[in-house]
Amino acid sequence: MRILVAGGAGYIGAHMCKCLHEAGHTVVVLDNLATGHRAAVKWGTLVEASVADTAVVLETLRSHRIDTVMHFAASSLVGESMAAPYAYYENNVSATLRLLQAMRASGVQRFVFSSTAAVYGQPRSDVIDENHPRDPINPYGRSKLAVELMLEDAARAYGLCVAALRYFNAAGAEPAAGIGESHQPETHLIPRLLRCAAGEALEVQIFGTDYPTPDGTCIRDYIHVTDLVDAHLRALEYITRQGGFHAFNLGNGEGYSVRQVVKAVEDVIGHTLDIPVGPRRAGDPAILVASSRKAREVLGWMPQYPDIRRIVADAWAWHRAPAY
Ligand SMILES: NC(=O)c1ccc[n+]([C@@H]2O[C@H](COP(=O)([O-])OP(=O)(O)OC[C@H]3O[C@@H](n4cnc5c(N)ncnc54)[C@H](O)[C@@H]3O)[C@@H](O)[C@H]2O)c1
Ligand SMILES: O=c1ccn([C@@H]2O[C@H](COP(=O)(O)OP(=O)(O)O[C@H]3O[C@H](CO)[C@@H](O)[C@H](O)[C@H]3O)[C@@H](O)[C@H]2O)c(=O)[nH]1
Repeated sequence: MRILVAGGAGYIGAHMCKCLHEAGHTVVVLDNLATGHRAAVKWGTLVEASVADTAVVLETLRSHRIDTVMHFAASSLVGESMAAPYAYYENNVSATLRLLQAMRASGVQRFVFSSTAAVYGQPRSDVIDENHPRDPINPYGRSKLAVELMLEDAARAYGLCVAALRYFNAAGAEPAAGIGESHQPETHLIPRLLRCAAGEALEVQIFGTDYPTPDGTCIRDYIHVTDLVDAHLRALEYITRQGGFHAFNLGNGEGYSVRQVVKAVEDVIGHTLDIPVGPRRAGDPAILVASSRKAREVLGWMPQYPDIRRIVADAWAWHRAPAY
């Protein structure tokens, strides 16, 4: 296929480009480099523009004869979305609508969308499956839900083939390929701990130890970025065969507490870290763990790197010598 990867200069998008290239697809990256990196674009041409720039998108779809769009481009910081909701609706909803309209005008009928566990809001069950009510609690999650709803309508009205992939916590890297996670600012737990271990002056705290969990810290489901992008490839094949709108949760189905993650990091780097305890971070649910049974059964997906130490070790190899 000839695939436009919107947001392909970002963390997950760059890993997707490598995976698509290895599977024999042609990759074109569309990215405005708002949070992405030119050096991360290694498996296809870069078109430097926003997905909201309809003229450039139309021309790119036409000149590269694109037949599929994978859409990673978004603003994705929960805290920032609370302070600046319009910016989130603008970049995540309005810009995505423009991209979808350009696709429709060009006859591009396949769309793989980066959704998020944040669409579920406060979990009402220990393990979250795709039928869990979608009730996001911040503008970031709401903006992703708005796009999901738009995509459901587009599948019905225009026959768009859609996979909405709801990621839990993406982590890890493919340092041997020269790609990894590099955000400024970095808010995610694992890269923050590792950048601190690599000597960066970062104040890392454990956000809250009074949650209703065995050790009092929040539990999350960390999924290796390599496994995450593999699921995208399978989802693309699936929607190509089936048509329609399909949502899949992507996680390992196993939760690790913040303290367990700190311990895994200490094991990997070979020494202890002195991480102070701080207050809770607003908006953090105590536990977020995926049921990815649907992805396993329907897509035949089986994560290859579920071990938290392996996820951390690959991220550590990147952070010791980041290429960008
Ligand atoms: N990292 C996670 O744990 C996680 C979890 C759930 C969902 N997601 C979603 O996955 C996607 C990728 O996340 P990431 O961690 O790789 O983020 P990232 O910030 O590293 O990558 C996003 C990329 O999109 C680009 N971009 C942003 N707005 C754009 C626009 N209007 N036009 C063109 N390019 C634009 C950025 O420059 C960047 O390269 C996002 O949609 C995010 O919401 C991520
Ligand atoms: O310095 C830090 C950073 C994080 N945490 C905690 O570590 C856990 C994981 O946090 P983080 O890595 O920031 O990820 P999440 O906030 O869980 O969010 C990620 O995972 C969600 C789905 O689970 C996605 O919706 C989001 O887009 C994605 O950023 C949370 O309990 C945080 O409170 C700390 O204790 N200290």
